[in-house]
Amino acid sequence: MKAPAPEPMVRVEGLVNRFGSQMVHDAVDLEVHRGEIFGLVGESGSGKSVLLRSLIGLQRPVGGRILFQGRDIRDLSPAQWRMVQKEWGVLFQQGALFSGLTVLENIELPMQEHFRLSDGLRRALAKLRLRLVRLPVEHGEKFPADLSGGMNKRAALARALALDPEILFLDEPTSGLDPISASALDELIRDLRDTFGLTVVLTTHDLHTLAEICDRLAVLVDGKAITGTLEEMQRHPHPWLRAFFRGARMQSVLNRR
Ligand SMILES: Nc1ncnc2c1ncn2[C@@H]1O[C@H](COP(=O)(O)OP(=O)(O)OP(=O)(O)O)[C@@H](O)[C@H]1O
Repeated sequence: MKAPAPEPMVRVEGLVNRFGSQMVHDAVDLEVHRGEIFGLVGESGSGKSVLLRSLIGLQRPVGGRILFQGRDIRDLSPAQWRMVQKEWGVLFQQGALFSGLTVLENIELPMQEHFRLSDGLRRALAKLRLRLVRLPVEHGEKFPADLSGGMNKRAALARALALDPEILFLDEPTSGLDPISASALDELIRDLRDTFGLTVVLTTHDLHTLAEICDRLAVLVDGKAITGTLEEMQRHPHPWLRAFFRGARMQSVLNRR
């Protein structure tokens, strides 16, 4: 007898998001499996960020359901909601870190909100997070404005890891980075997944990120999600997918793999 399929980490069923007369998601269905790096792709305005915001409860959908480890996030009590949030690490595109706090203070903030820890232990755990993202510990005393773009992303990732999450939601993690920093960040994300078995959901326009580290993709087109591996996307007949995955830019990335 075949073993039952494991519960997906995230399941989205018939998700609808609309702003006024603008339909952004018109019944989006997808599943994110435990331990995979799942990329959300689509043209600008296709609703990648709105989907990510819906997944973490910041955007209340007009219709459909979002199940996190089998539980509908709408049914969670406030206490359960706090528990679930501890399992999430989130990195937003803009305004990742508080500018008035040092990097270490930024990383400690979620710990302060969720755990009762001594100052010394909290600081030690924050420094550990810095090491995980390969940032020199002395950078922890700096303010975000005194770090490069790439270092800021790493620091924000360290904060996303503050609560030892099971799943990371990353909104355009490599945007604004030079190619070398972007590749290094891709590698870091993959290493974190490999080392800790994290599940990662990310939005990206970065062809390298989706070709190099994503296990599966969801392409948002016509208000729906088409999901599959990169190879499946390349064979898909939808005109947008054909243009994107068989276009010259994508081909040059794939040829260099
Ligand atoms: N709070 C809001 N109120 C009204 N419209 C919104 C709101 N949030 C998003 N939208 C609209 O929803 C659409 C999808 O936006 P979203 O930011 O998800 O796109 P995206 O795919 O992430 O784009 P990009 O790749 O440019 O970041 C856009 O047309 C945007 O203007």
